[in-house]
Amino acid sequence: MSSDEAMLRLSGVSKTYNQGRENEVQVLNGADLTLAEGEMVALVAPSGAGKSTLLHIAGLLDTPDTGTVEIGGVDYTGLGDRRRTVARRREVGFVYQFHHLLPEFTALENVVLPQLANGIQKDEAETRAADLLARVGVGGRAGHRPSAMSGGEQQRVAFCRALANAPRLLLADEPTGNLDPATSEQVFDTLVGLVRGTGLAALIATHNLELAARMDRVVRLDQGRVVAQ
Ligand SMILES: Nc1ncnc2c1ncn2[C@@H]1O[C@H](COP(=O)(O)OP(=O)(O)OP(=O)(O)O)[C@@H](O)[C@H]1O
Repeated sequence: MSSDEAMLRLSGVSKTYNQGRENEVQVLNGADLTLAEGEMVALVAPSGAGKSTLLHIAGLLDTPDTGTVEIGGVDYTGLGDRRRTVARRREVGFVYQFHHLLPEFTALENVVLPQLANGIQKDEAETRAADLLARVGVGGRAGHRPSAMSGGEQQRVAFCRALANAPRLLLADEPTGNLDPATSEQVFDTLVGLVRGTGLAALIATHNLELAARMDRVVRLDQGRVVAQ
């Protein structure tokens, strides 16, 4: 891929939810968004404006009614579920407001498992997991289960899991929304530190305008379109 090629390109993306004829909600209406290699973009919007819908479509978890979704120069529009699942596993890392770590596995295992699912050998997966955990300051917690870790530590492990397969694109939905303000800031900085320098593009939905301002660019959703803030 050439360096000027987009990591994520959404073109003319529209999405309407139908819950009966009287109950149509048009959430996205011709949304365009391009993220370059290494670019970190904040997505801000009022509740219900469609942030999660946009992230799910960008991450190949959902399909648009019209428009196209390209990741790393590949157009995934119209591909079947299997191809999209494989692509999602390789190309996209997700972080949510709640960590969603597997409770019966240790921090290390939580970062190893997605790599095994992607065909990486166990030794290599463990080395990479340990390295990622050390980089976000939880190397000493690698053998702990999520329940034995603080909220901030759990979220750091979730970041490592999202990056475990070295994706091209990181999508985060309120990644620090569940943490107190001071922890939120530290954990957000950890995420930025982890992403910077990797070439990974990141789209981070947040209600926190101070944290959003630390990104390269801030966009918002306005009547189903993406506009510059
Ligand atoms: N599966 C669905 N079926 C019907 N309507 C839906 C569905 N998912 C979302 N919606 C509606 O679409 C709109 C956008 O939802 P979405 O979750 O994308 O918003 P959001 O900006 O992420 O909100 P929040 O910040 O509160 O999470 C809302 O009005 C929501 O009720």
